[in-house]
Amino acid sequence: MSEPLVITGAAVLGGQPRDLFVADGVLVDEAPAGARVLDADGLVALPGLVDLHTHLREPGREDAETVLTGSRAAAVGGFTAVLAMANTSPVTDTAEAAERVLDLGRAAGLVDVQPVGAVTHGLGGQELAELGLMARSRARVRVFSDDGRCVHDPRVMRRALEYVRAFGGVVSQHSQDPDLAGPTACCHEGELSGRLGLPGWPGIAEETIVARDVMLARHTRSRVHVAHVSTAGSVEVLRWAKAQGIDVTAEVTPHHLLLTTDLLGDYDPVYKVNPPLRPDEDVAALRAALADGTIDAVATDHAPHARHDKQHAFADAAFGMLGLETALSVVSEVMVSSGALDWAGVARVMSQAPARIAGLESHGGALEVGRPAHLTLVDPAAVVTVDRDASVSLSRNNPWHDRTLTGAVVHTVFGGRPTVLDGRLV
Ligand SMILES: NC(=O)N[C@@H](CC(=O)O)C(=O)O
Ligand SMILES: [Zn+2]
Ligand SMILES: [Zn+2]
Repeated sequence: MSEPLVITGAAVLGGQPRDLFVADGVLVDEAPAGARVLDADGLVALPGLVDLHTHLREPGREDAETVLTGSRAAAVGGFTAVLAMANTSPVTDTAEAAERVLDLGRAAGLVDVQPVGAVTHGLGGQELAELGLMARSRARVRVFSDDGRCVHDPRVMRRALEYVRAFGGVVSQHSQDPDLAGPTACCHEGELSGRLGLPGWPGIAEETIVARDVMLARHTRSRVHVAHVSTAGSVEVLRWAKAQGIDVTAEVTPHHLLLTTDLLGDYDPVYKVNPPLRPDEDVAALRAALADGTIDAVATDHAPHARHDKQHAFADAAFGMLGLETALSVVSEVMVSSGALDWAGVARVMSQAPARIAGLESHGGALEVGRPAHLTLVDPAAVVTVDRDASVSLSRNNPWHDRTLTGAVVHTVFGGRPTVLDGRLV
């Protein structure tokens, strides 16, 4: 078991500074004997961050990331749990595959690695994967996603929603109609895609799937989660659906909260991501929706890629960017510095809501006595300049390189054990 811990003077969820006590991996109400003291004067204590959307690349692409290296990046980013997407090779579409990812996460021992199960066999979009067996496995899979691909066939989506309802599962959808955004689509469709000569990926290709899926969720009385929302139109649909009482949740990535289409002018493939970066109007709508709860959570969509998959002409490069290590700083910069969210709000969108959506009962919460001691200590005043070469990820496709951001993770405590102290892995 972990060594007892006293964390002094932390502003808990941004409130009054107080001391936190940890013994046997849980929060307790008085200082345990022989405790190690962690000075948290000036720091904000948050419940450990939970990422609903991480790509770890193991099995299959261990040159880009492994469960261990991705867990390191997660811990440095203040995360204590991550949901590992199913688009590995082989795909996580069986109970055995899910248990393997779970076990690799336990062996790494830095965060809870919760496998996401594929919705369809091999992400093929046709035949449902072993949803029930994955749910009943040791991995207790609750989140199902074909992420990287959209569950496009409405009958398959309907059946998946009906199926997961029985065990309180959720389908996390990569909303991209492949007919509206063709196979080469890689740039927000607009004036710029025309000027750059890049195939357009129109917002409507996302919005029509979001609209369809909220209606399927209503019809099946099941639960849908919209991954990486990127347009103002999707926000409108979500706002309407929530007002109807439809069981829908949504996430936005840090990059869609700050980066825009304008960055594509130099054809730098580090900015190639799915869904694509969007214009200012969409970014503004996403920020407002996160602040007012229409979008429930921030999720990184951490998508590491080996150099040889990224260093191509824009049209040929892989989609995706790193996100775990920088997520909290980006949210602090975009949402806290502007006053759109306070630290309790950050706890909500980066820990409590994602834990609830994923059914991770030991995460989230509000740092109450008796709860597992998963926590993140943040310096709200730290000014950091991101250096891609300082990353603990195996990959370097970091769109934040050389950017200066305010607010940074200082310490991470996972199950009572510090995994990161002063920004460094223990
Ligand atoms: N976001 C991305 O651009 N890429 C993701 C897949 C996905 O999230 O759709 C990946 O697996 O690389
Ligand atoms: Zn996706
Ligand atoms: Zn993804």
